[in-house]
Amino acid sequence: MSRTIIVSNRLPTKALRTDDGLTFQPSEGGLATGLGSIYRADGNVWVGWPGLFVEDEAEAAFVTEQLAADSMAPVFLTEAEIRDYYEGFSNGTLWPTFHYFAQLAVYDEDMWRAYVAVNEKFCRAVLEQAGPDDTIWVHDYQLLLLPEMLRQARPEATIGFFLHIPFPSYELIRVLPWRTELLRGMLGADLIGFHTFGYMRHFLSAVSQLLGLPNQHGQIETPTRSVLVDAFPMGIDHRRYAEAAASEAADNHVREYREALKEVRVILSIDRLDYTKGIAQRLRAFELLLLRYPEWRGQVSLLMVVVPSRDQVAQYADLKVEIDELVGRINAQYRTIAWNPVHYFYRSFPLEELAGFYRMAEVALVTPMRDGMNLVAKEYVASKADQRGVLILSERAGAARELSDALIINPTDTGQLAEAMHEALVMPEEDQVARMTNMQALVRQYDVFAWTKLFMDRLAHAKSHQQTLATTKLTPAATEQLKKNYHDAERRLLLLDYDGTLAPFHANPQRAKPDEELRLLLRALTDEPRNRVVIISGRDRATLQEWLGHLPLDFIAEHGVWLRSPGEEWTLFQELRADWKQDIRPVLELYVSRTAGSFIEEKDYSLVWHYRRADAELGASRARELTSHLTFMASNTELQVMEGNKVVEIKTAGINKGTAAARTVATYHPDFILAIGDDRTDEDTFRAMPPDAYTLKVGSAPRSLARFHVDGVGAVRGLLRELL
Ligand SMILES: O=P(O)(O)OC[C@H]1O[C@H](O[C@H]2O[C@H](CO)[C@@H](O)[C@H](O)[C@H]2O)[C@H](O)[C@@H](O)[C@@H]1O
Ligand SMILES: O=c1ccn([C@@H]2O[C@H](COP(=O)(O)OP(=O)(O)O)[C@@H](O)[C@H]2O)c(=O)[nH]1
Repeated sequence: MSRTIIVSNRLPTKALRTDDGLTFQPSEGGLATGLGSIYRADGNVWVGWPGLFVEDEAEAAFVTEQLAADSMAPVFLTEAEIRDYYEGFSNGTLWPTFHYFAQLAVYDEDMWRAYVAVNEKFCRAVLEQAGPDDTIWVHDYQLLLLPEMLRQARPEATIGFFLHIPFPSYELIRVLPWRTELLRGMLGADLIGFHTFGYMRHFLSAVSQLLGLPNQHGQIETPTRSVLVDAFPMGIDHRRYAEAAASEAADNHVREYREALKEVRVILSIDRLDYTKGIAQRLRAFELLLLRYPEWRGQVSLLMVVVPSRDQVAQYADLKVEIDELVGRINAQYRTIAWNPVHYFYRSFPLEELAGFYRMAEVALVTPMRDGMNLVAKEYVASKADQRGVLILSERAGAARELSDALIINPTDTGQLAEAMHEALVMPEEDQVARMTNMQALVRQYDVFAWTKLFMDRLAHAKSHQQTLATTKLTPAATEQLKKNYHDAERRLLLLDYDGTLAPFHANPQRAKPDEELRLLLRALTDEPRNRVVIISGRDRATLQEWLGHLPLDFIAEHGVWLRSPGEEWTLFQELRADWKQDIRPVLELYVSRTAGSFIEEKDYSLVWHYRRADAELGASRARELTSHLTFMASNTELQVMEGNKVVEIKTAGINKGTAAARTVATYHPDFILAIGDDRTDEDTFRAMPPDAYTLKVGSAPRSLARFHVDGVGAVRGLLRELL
């Protein structure tokens, strides 16, 4: 049976050392509380850190045994690993960078090494648990390298990755010295999920600009596989929170709190201690509310839960001091014997007590500076059985994309925040009910189970998409068979693309000249009388002539427009017109002037706009624009627009590498065909070949009509050499 192996830094249960020995408690934090409801189904296992430094083997064995009974497998981390990997690289480098607090980020090579080593440790732990049919679901920024590590160990595995925090703009990612390693690590997954479309867009942009891999509708084609990227806003276990809020235990808590607070109205704030949560700004806004609206003094209290978190990281310790001081200042200024402005708790609470807080609070204040999602906002909504209550929500929490019926605020605007609190306190009940009803319907429907199902369905889709047009690697056995067929044949046809197949790409196409090795190789192939070697390229005939014209090669140039046999003149595939170029060229010139680094190549019967040297994102976007512009112009004409590798080409329709290659096959009658290419335009050649032809796509494992793939230019040359 196939199971899901969930992997995250922190397990949903933490082990604690107390005077009575080891005890186990639920972990705080959205990842653990959110996924806690789903992992036990179907024999699934959760691999992660149990939050404790074990002292010896016996203790480790005890913790392992206890957690195994609840489907968890612990990864034990040493104090040094927690310092460098967790507090260091994860929470001192990645967390601030990804939350737009780049000024707090540290860049430390030792911490990076620890991060790599701990990701490797997790990799070993997962491989111990995962069978070949299991699905592996990796979570969050602490484990960005893990998908690729798992991929190396298990090339066929089904791997999903979900990021729980924001993915920031490329401008922040590019600052990280380890940016490409991190992106490559994530791309080991088959499906990469984010909470919002905005985060997903930033990721795709970083992958395009830093790795040069564009995407189509979130599908990235890496040299080895295709990877799907999508947005999945995480939900909560709605029923669990609704039931907890309606429970007798919560009832009792509410009664107890009410007795203490009397008639005072409650604004609630619950977070882990974190500078991303906007806790200090929130306190200042509450202070401003009391200053601007004295009528609320004695009437309203802020009930503020701050859950201890990462307090070994300097900025977290500093924030704790700042919050303590602010609370002290506000309370000292405004408190009376009967009334406390801020009820401040620096500890965590069990679910029933939290449920009591959610139920009792008339206003919830969720005002992070940045937050991947923020589940507290959704838990508050789920807890309001009578639909009374107002949610004030930061525009920069992922949850704001969905909970648009909240009072949406900018958390740095203290004045706006104070006004929102006032507005919430005076909001008519029918308005509250209308807003809360809408939000509840959403939180109920898109709960954590729906979220998981959606992610898993998309993962299955990503996997099946990879299977379509999948090519097999040219194995040694297949190579032997190819060589045998070649040697047995009397009339061999070799159709060889040039750029990316025989010669590596160059930023300046005119520099991709054949080297000595290639010239000798082609010479040797053409020396064999049973061979007919055709260079089949999109390049103009003059360049091919200049570079390779001295060899007894056949040429198919300009994607099938021009043909030449050894020692003969160039001939046109068919009569063509080129007078259209005068209308199209000004359009391409416009795109050149709008896109720095792009340029036009003019061939006899086609025009090409190149953007290899332009900014990757701008180039891709302009290419889409130009394609639709030219397609419009080409409608009702004999012209055709083609997108290739960083090029857009316009030329006469119906002529391509495939039509030209098919004619060569039809006139030459080969009994062995080898066609090799790397580009989209080579797919036309592959399509035109008979089924027994050897068609080879260049690339590590790309999707193609070709039967096989080979890794790169080196592998192509190696194979051709073996034929000699
Ligand atoms: O494990 P800790 O270092 O104690 O931190 C707790 C968790 O904090 C982060 O939670 C995020 O996930 C939530 C659910 O998707 C989301 O609502 C919230 O916006 C995020 O900040 C962190 O991403 C987790 O890895 C931590 O376990
Ligand atoms: O005393 C507490 C306070 C909060 N939480 C939980 O911690 C999670 C916080 O998740 P959120 O997504 O809001 O932010 P994160 O802490 O993950 O950044 C929520 O599920 C809360 O119910 C908890 O378990 N105990």
